[in-house]
Amino acid sequence: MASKELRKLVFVTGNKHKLAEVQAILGTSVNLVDHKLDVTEIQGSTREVSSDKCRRAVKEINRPVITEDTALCFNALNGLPGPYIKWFLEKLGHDGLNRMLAGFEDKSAYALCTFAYSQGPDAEPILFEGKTPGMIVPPRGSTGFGWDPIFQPDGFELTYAEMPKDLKNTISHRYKALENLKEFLMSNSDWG
Ligand SMILES: O=c1nc[nH]c2c1ncn2[C@H]1C[C@H](O)[C@@H](COP(=O)(O)OP(=O)(O)OP(=O)(O)O)O1
Ligand SMILES: [Mg+2]
Repeated sequence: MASKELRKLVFVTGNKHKLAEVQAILGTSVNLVDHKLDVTEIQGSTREVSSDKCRRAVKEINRPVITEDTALCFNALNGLPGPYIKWFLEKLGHDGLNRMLAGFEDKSAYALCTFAYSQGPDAEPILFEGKTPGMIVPPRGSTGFGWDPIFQPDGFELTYAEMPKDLKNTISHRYKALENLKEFLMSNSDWG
């Protein structure tokens, strides 16, 4: 019997940095096939946005897929920008995101990653979350990936952007969510 770890799983994303991290974190434990597609994203809670994204993706692909949605949540703003961070980052940049918190003492935030797995167009997506708490800081480090330069995880003096990739990939929101997804894949024989 083929080992279930080796079955193909399609990761639908339009973000190459995300894909690279997911591949690095999963290694050979899952046979990941990437599919570049920018899926329409609705408004709602992180769970609603993630489920809907996965439903749209699985309708396109017609086989088991995973999608991932990342939120950056400012505690002073009761969780906003959350799933809308992409548009805030695009319009305001790193400095603007810092300035959003200028009127607040509390600079704490958390990165929240939600993977969604769906077995097929008629199946309800299953969600796997991972959360890393930290602080919003003036940008430091390389500017390769999104808001990495302005997020300093708790317990570290380095922003995500200043960390070696293999450190980020053992403490990140994405790593934690993938631990949960992996556990599910390994313990469920009927996926894929
Ligand atoms: O670890 C991360 N470190 C820094 N920035 C990050 C990270 N992970 C996502 N990001 C950015 C990308 C996008 O600006 C927003 C999430 O939006 P999100 O919709 O999940 O990503 P996306 O549209 O780029 O790719 P996808 O096609 O998978 O939806 O935060
Ligand atoms: Mg997106």
